[in-house]
This record gives sequence, C-alpha cells and structure tokens, in this order.
Amino acid sequence: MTTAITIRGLNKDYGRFRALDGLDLDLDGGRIVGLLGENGCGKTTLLKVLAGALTRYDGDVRIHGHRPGPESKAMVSFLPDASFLPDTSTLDGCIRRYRDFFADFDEDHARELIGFFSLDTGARLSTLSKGMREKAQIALAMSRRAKVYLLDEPISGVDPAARDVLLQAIVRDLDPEALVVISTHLIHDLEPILDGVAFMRYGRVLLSGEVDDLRAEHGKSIDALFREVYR
Ligand SMILES: Nc1ncnc2c1ncn2[C@@H]1O[C@H](COP(=O)(O)OP(=O)(O)OP(=O)(O)O)[C@@H](O)[C@H]1O
Repeated sequence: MTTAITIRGLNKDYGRFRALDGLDLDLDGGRIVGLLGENGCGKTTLLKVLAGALTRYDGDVRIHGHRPGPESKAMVSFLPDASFLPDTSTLDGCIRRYRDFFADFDEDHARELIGFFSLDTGARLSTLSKGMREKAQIALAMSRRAKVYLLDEPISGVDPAARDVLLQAIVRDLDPEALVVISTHLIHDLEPILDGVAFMRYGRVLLSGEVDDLRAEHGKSIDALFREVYR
C-alpha cells in the first residue's frame, strides 16, 4: 500500500484563532477514511489545506509526495461542503465544465451515475433540491479518475433512504489504490463503508486507526465510540 497523504506539524490560523494545531496524520491509498469530530474541530479546514484551497499554513503537507499545488490538484478530487456549481447551469453544462477542466474526468461514468440517481441532465441546478444537488455533485466528483477524493459532508442533505444509494455510488468503480477521505457527522450511516477513521479535536487528531481494530479494542461500534469520546 502506498502512502497517499503525510502531514506533520500542520498549523492553520484564521487571524488570531488557531484552527489546526500541530496536526500529524498519515493516510494510505486504497482506503476509505472517515474524518470525524465536533463542530469547529477543523475538519473542513484540513480538507481545504489538502485540496490546495487554503495556501497559508505552517507545517509539512504531502499528497503522493507533492505539496498542495497544481501537481497535487491534478490528482485530488475535492467536494467542498458549500455548493460550488453555478445555479444557472444545467447538469449537462456542469459535465462540460468538468470535461474541460479535468483531464481525468470520465464523462460516461458521470452520465451513468446521474442516470442512476434519476436526475435529468437538462435540469438547471437552481431547480434541484439540496439532496438532488448533492447527488449531482457526488456523481461529478466521483467521476474523476483521481488518486485522492476529499468529500466534505457529502450526504448531509439526502434523506436516510437515499444515503445508502449515495454511499454505494461513492464506492462503486473506485480505483483500488485510491484514497477517499470523508468528513461527516453521519457516522452510523458511513460506518459500513469505512476502513479507517481519524477523530479530531481542537485542530488535532485525537485518535486514528482501522475501523475493525478500534471496534475490537473497544468492543463497540465507531458510532458508539465517538459518542463516548466526545461525551
Ligand atoms: N474563514 C474563517 N475565518 C475565521 N475562522 C474560521 C474560518 N473558517 C473556519 N473558522 C474557524 O475555524 C474552526 C474550524 O472550522 P472548520 O470549518 O474547519 O470546522 P469543522 O470541523 O469542519 O466544523 P463543522 O463540523 O461544524 O463543519 C472553527 O472554530 C471556525 O469558527
């Protein structure tokens, strides 16, 4: 297994507030990892640093050996928590944007996933519900043949019944060498697809490991362990 992400001593300040505080983390490829923690512990900030969206920080951050920048961005598919596609665009328009912008975009895969979600490619984004929009964004983000996927709360808007379908779409056709990092509060829903977890608190990693090892060691689900750790 290859090391996909290495982070040493990562600090990120917003003005005088330290959002990431000496964070260390190693993540291998070929895994799906849940990034878990309370509101404000720094999950989004960490994903933005990894995605190259936040460039002012201290510490050493490597994605397949590259510091966040043009080379790493070419291999990282980032799904931010805020809706990032233009309201006035149709799904066909979004597909064209991805095709023009990302050399690793697999248009057939995107169209297949959008069909799987029963979304109309002619529909404008402004006419889609929050959950439908999340499905469209996941279809696009997961249709890049990336080495690393960074998904910030990707299923927060979809109804419980649709979550499983969305999660299956995330894991479907995934390159066995790819790393997927998913930040979420929906631990119970995500737990079945996770190989590993990193619990964060106050801008650091509090606990990380393999899901199976943590369950065996603590004798409880990751969801129950989370509730215990953050009680
Ligand atoms: N642009 C900003 N300016 C100032 N402070 C910020 C900014 N963005 C985030 N913060 C602060 O940094 C801390 C970490 O925020 P972040 O969004 O990374 O947390 P999070 O773990 O993703 O939270 P949540 O689970 O609520 O989404 C919070 O205290 C937040 O208020």
